[in-house]
Amino acid sequence: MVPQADDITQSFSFRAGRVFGADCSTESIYQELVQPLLPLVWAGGVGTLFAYGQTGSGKTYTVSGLERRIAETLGDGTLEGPQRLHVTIFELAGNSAYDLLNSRAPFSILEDSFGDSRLHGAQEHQAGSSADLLGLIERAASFRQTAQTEKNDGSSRSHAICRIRVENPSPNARGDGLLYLVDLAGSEAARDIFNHSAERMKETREINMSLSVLKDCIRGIATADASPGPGRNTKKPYIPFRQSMLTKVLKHVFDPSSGRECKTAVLACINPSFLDTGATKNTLRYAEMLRSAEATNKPAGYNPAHPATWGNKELKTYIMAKSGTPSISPSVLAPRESGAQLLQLPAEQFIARCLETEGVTEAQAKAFHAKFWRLHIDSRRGAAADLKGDNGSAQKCRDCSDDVRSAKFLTSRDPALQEHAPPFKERIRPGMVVSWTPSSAFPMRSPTQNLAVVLCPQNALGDHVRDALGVHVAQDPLQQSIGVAAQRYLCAIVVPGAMTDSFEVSLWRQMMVDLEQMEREVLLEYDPATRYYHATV
Ligand SMILES: Nc1ncnc2c1ncn2[C@@H]1O[C@H](COP(=O)(O)OP(=O)(O)OP(=O)(O)O)[C@@H](O)[C@H]1O
Repeated sequence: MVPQADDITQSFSFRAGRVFGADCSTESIYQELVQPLLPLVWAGGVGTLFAYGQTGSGKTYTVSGLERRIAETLGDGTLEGPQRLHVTIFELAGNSAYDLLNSRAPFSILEDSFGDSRLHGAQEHQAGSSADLLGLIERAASFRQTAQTEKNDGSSRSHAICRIRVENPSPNARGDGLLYLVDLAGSEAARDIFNHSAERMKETREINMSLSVLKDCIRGIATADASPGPGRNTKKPYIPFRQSMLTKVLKHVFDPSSGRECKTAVLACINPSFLDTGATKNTLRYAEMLRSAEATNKPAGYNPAHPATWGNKELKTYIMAKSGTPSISPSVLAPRESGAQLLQLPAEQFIARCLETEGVTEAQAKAFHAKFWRLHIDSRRGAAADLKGDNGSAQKCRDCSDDVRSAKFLTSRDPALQEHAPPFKERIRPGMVVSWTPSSAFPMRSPTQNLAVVLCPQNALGDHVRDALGVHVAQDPLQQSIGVAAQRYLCAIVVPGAMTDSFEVSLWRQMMVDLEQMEREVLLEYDPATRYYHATV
């Protein structure tokens, strides 16, 4: 096969940040492209290097050399500080992820509440020195799958990703730095896969598919970058990073709302061969798009509505003001932590720290934990809406009017409640949430706390109403005979949700609850992001 006449008779120009010719060493690529990422990662940012290009163009050769050089720098003590390194190396093939440091064990990739990708089930190894890092890189390389292609005898048939997490235990640190080194599988032209087996064809299709989503994302950020500034009625481009495993892992590169400082270096590899002119043009076109998009996110500055941007001072002020009565001691709950660091603290430790303040109950500690997290989730949701731009707001309006989203309707608190209101038993109303004591025979009884939402008084029920156990509840001979109305209420049971300290209203699980059985009003707040209710402090 020969290239199209157009490809070889025309000349094309592409802009690149830097061109490395055949006589350039890996060391010079390291110095110019990769070394500048390291101080950022060391300080808590996200650095990414990915090598992109057709099969056989030298991606694995170059990335492996760079990985070795990075291992030397990160582990040799040149960068000062108490930072600790943790390494995960994995491979993405089709829609599966395999741990190259754990005998290719499969694992899943999930997105956490910070919008970061979590490698759920992949092993992370601590590396105390350059030698440790190099050992891990060599070990992973031996597990990588290769096959012969038309252009490369040892072609990588998957995307390989080395992720180095730089943990910074110092007070008030920005969070952990992340360095992603990505060696993408090479694309193959249709004419080169003619002799492939059915299995190899499928593999090539999957590689091409994920590379095509990557291209869509590159196109998306290039368009976003070129679009006019805020205030103009422009449609924000759609960046489909959830469409492939690869772009999910590289989400931070494409998602300006991530709020983390990110820098990306892209190495576009080409075969300087006349037969590969078409593939070369394609690679350079995308490299140019990425260059114009300048894939760099600035760190999110302090925002009172975004706990992940708070320093220790702002966090302490929030704890003091919003943790209920008595106030949880800020210096015990967050002696040095930033907002991002406290959000990363496991729930049990958060609650245990709260309980160190005298007079704080477990219920208060749990409710404050839920409140702090809800604020964080709401801030993430806001950022996502900003990213969607006008599209997002239109969607928001369609889904839910502003009135419905208004905070006053997200809580079970009576909006008309006065300061000196009568005891709750004198103001039972539909929608009130109560804690109650079911009889020991009640099959849905919870061993901890039983909650129910009041629906209506018994005397408002029709003749044929039955409760969740099938018992006919509309007529109560006892109440009718003593003439007591509205001493029993039809209620919907509140059940625990899947998240810690969250609840769901099981609207169709209805029970009659006696006023006598009701203990106190409990205020619940609805969180549209998780679709759960949480107890209010
Ligand atoms: N700069 C270089 N100097 C010497 N040899 C090189 C260089 N770059 C690549 N090679 C050699 O070219 C061959 C193909 O390189 P490599 O496997 O890195 O390509 P690739 O782009 O990763 O391919 P694929 O996408 O198929 O995995 C290898 O044998 C490699 O050793």
